[in-house]
Parts: sequence; C-alpha cells; structure tokens
Amino acid sequence: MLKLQGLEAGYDESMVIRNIELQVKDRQVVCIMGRNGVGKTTLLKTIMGIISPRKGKVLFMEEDITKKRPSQRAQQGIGYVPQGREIFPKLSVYENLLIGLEAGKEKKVKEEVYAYFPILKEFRKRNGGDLSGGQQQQLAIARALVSNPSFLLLDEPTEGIQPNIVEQIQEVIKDVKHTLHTSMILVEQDLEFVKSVADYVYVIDHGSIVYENSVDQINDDEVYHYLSV
Ligand SMILES: Nc1ncnc2c1ncn2[C@@H]1O[C@H](COP(=O)(O)OP(=O)(O)OP(=O)(O)O)[C@@H](O)[C@H]1O
Repeated sequence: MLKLQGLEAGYDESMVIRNIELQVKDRQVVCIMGRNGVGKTTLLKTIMGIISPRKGKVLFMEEDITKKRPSQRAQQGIGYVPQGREIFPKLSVYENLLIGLEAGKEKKVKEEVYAYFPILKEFRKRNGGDLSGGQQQQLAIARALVSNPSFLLLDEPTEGIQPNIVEQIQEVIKDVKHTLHTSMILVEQDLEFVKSVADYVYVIDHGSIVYENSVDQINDDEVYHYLSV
C-alpha cells in the first residue's frame, strides 16, 4: 500500500533521515520506534509531503506521490495525526471535526466517529483548547478519521497521556484496523503497546532503519538496546 524507496530528507544543511526503505502492506499496522530526535517525525512529515525529500520516492497504492502536495495526499486517503495534536483551541470540538472533513470526500461527521470517542459528542460545543490533553488527542484522531482515510499516520498518540485514555486509543487503533481496514504507520515508544497493535516494527537510529521484524518475531532486547543507547 505504501512504499518508501531510498528516502532522504532533512532541514537546511542537516540530513535527518537517510536511505529509508520501508513498506506497509494492505491492512497492516506498522510501528516506528526510536529514541527522541532520531527522525521519526521528520519521516512522517516526508510521507505526508510537508517536507520534500532530497532523494528517494514515496509510492502510495503503486503511484509515485513524491511530488504531490499534502492536500493532494490527504485527498488520496492519507490521514495525519501530528505530534502535539495541533487542534484549533478557539474552535469547538465539532468545528475541529468539520475541518477534518476538508481532507476527503465525506460531507458529514459520521456517528461512528463519536462512537469511538463518546466524550467528543458530549463536549462537541466546547472549545478544543478547554479539553484535557488526552481529550485533545482523541479529537486529533477523530479529526483524521472523519475523512475516512485508507491510510493513517499517527505520531506518538499516547505521549503524555493518562493510562485509561492510552487504553482507549489502543482499542480504537485495533478497531479501526479490523473494521475500517485502515492501514497505519504509528510512531510509538512503548514496546508493549506496539506489540498489542502492530504487525511489523521498524526501529530508527540516527535517521536510518537499524532493526525491523514482524511483531511475532521481535527481539525485545535488540529493540530496547536501540531505545536506550
Ligand atoms: N523544523 C526543523 N528545523 C530544523 N531541524 C529540525 C526541525 N525539526 C526537527 N529538527 C531536527 O531534526 C532531528 C530529528 O527530529 P524529529 O522531530 O524528526 O525526531 P523524532 O525522532 O520525531 O523525535 P521526538 O521523539 O523527540 O519527536 C532533530 O535533531 C531535530 O532537532
């Protein structure tokens, strides 16, 4: 479904990700792990088209989308939940969700989205900025889901969030995968969480992939080695 070939990207003079070869098959959840600052967010932004790669290709459903704008990628079905949520604090929950509709072909916020996160229905008139961190994260995920994406990029959705909401997000990811058949790339630091949702795992260090394996054959020690160096 998604293939990255020899991808290199960075900022100004600095090269952040190097020679990334990665693939996500249909209906797969792929997790990207790695310490802070190794280039995970840069990789997601390059997939979304927010950063242009210096080398390499992004293929989505066999089409080369390397030169497409983020809005075109969103129209083609790629949803993005950025790190730090980036919801609009002065807009209501419902208005934030309406903005998510701009990305795709859906015209209305479907009830299923509220079914994933009932609190958003209850708080739909409240300003985004008045929600707790965990509720804002739920809103950011829901905003990506309203456009019914076939592929979802999630950048550390559980970062700094209380355990009961982490569990809820975990269930939503599994449910979205099994019922909507959405493929995903998930950046996540917690190996137990990764094991509960992922099919395949890549570990990045200094901008390169240093370990990859399917989740049922993963070597915990090797993963922890790269997370702790
Ligand atoms: N807008 C930017 N301009 C210049 N350098 C940047 C920019 N954003 C990130 N960097 C640098 O690129 C490197 C990789 O950052 P990136 O955010 O991709 O890492 P990360 O693995 O996602 O880390 P974290 O887990 O902390 O989010 C870091 O050295 C960071 O300082």
